[in-house]
Amino acid sequence: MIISFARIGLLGNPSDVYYGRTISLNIQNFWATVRLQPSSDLQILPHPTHDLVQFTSISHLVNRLENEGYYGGVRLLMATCKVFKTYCKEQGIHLHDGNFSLSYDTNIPRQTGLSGSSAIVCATFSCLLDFYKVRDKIAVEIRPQLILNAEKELGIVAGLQDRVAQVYGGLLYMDFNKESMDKYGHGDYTQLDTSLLPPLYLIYAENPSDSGKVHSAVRQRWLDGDEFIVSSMEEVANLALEGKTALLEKDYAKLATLMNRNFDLRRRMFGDAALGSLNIEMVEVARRVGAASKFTGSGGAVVAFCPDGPSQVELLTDACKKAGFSILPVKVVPSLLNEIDIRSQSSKNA
Ligand SMILES: Nc1ncnc2c1ncn2[C@@H]1O[C@H](COP(=O)(O)OP(=O)(O)O)[C@@H](O)[C@H]1O
Ligand SMILES: O=C(O)[C@H]1O[C@H](OP(=O)(O)O)[C@H](O)[C@@H](O)[C@@H]1O
Ligand SMILES: [Mg+2]
Repeated sequence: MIISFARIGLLGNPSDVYYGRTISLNIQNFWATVRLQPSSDLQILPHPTHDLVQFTSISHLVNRLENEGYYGGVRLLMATCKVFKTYCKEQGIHLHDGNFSLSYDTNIPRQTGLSGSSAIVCATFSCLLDFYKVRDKIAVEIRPQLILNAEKELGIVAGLQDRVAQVYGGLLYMDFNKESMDKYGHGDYTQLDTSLLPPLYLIYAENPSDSGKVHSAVRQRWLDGDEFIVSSMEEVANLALEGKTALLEKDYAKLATLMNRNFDLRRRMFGDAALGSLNIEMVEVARRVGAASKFTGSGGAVVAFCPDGPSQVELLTDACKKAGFSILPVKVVPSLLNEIDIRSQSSKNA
């Protein structure tokens, strides 16, 4: 069984979708698991609740579709297999003839910008690497793009930061500059010491939103060369660059300013209707007690930092409880790379 953890976009998201930069961390608070078992036929097993096809009534069915949409994880598992096989074929990587069954589980709050989707894909991808014994043949820096391709295959607009955090683990600075992306097919990824982080808090609510839908209008405007979106996205990318220095210098007042600016820019670009009032309220609850706050992903969860320390954390906890939001101290995942993964890196990054 392979485990893949949720992630928090700390600074710079969503500029990863636009040749920008981000700082992201992989967190132990939530995870998805995928189990691969050798079998005679290739089977993708639906999850008993996430891929529900049996309902108590038609109202139950409608309610479920309204809250969580039509899709569960099965399509993610299938798309991962397709992308994996296609890539191996293109690269001349031999795969043995054995079959397998795949099943998954997840406790990552669904569609809350904690990267529940790519956790499922990432864990599936890792299962396939091990089943076919090709971990040494697919370089670690290429994997996030293949994991992203599985979601692209499904028409989900998404970026690389989730997958990089989930493949590497720990705290990462990522630079998705166009030159590197075009030349190598991946960005420049640097693991940072997780002890540079101050205590962070995760605020979330049961309020699924489809990251693909949230992103599509802004993505189209960016593709059309909309000056406001292009320049705002560059500004968002610069927050990660400044944030890297702030973290290295442990300048947490600066970190707080950058986090707040990140959300303010997102709000201007996406607009309140696309972000959703509950999501905006989560950010504002934190700000009302003086905490810095921003979305972890495209919406549904917020990362908060209390520059004034424990007394402010208490205020934040009370405010969240009153507002009906869950709050947790963030636990960072250490680096996930093993010896084979490290050796698989190309000389550019090694
Ligand atoms: N918890 C989950 N269980 C099953 N499938 C999920 C789950 N979360 C996401 N998915 C699948 O991934 C797709 C994209 O989800 P997305 O909006 O990116 O969520 P997230 O913010 O968690 O990554 C969904 O439409 C669904 O098919
Ligand atoms: O908008 C964002 O910050 C991120 O949105 C997606 O992540 P999700 O967890 O699905 O909300 C996307 O995949 C990321 O690349 C974006 O940075
Ligand atoms: Mg997602």
